[in-house]
Amino acid sequence: MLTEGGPTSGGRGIEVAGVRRAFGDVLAVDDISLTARPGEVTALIGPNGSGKTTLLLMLASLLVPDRGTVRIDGHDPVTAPAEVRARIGWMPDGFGTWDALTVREVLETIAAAYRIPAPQARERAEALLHTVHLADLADRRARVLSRGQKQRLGLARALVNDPSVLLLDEPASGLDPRSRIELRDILRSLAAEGRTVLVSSHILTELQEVADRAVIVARGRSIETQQLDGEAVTTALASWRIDSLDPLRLTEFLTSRHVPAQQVHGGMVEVEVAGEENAARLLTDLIGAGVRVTAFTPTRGALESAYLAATEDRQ
Ligand SMILES: Nc1ncnc2c1ncn2[C@@H]1O[C@H](COP(=O)(O)OP(=O)(O)OP(=O)(O)O)[C@@H](O)[C@H]1O
Repeated sequence: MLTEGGPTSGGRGIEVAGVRRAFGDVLAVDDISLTARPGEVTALIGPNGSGKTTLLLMLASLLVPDRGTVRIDGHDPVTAPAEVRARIGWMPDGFGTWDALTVREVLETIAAAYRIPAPQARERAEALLHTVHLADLADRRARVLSRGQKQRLGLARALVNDPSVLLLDEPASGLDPRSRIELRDILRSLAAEGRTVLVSSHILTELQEVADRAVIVARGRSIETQQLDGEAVTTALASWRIDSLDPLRLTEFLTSRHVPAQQVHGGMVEVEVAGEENAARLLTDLIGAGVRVTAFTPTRGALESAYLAATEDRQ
């Protein structure tokens, strides 16, 4: 917890309805609607150029929509930008830092910009350094930080004003697996404190494990919302790879069961099965029929299948 009271309580999160924004004849955001709730991590997923950054800029009150409505904890970024900025933490995609300052000084400088008195600013910086695991590097110059460490400093900067709503544009880009896991844990605990966390990426696997809900966007339109836990995912169609020492028997068995299978190579096939329950049953039956299975692994999760289907004709 960053401050005694935590993030602004009673937040309503992010509500976006029918938002559109063009730059000349480029329609960056055509029609996006979404809801991101307090206490949850919501992923904004879409291919390059699908309008994610443009949308986040509108949420952060840095760009005015041509059409539609945005509410941040009930406030309109167009008519009440000060209220919105007081509530949001904004981590842009690729940000500069003051290279000559130390990590601690960067945070204290941001705190001063929010007019937080010096003693509290020091305390806030100290707490944030622990939150993002940079306490050991507090007195290093920002310029010597690695990419992952800079990303974490960027996250700490976004948290200085103790925001109830976090807008993070591609925070995991360029991070190694360990740093991604650390980032995931930090985002989860920020949501657990009651904050609304909206995080964008064009790489599905970066967000699949951290997000409670995913909004898929393509060509400036929100086209699908997926709940990432519960029944929706456990019953959705997903791909599984089966390796076997008996490729012929495997294919015959799948054909007899009318399971559509695609030969990958050698004894390896890929099948599409709806839900984990059915996948487990298929594996049991295969073994029961004497097919020597050496591996049965998911290759594409439900979210990835939904993403591919949703963006197929649109890019
Ligand atoms: N200021 C601008 N002027 C003109 N076109 C712009 C401007 N900003 C964005 N665009 C265009 O709008 C579209 C959406 O861009 P945006 O940066 O929002 O996408 P994105 O989903 O964030 O992409 P990425 O994943 O690559 O960061 C792109 O075609 C982009 O070239």
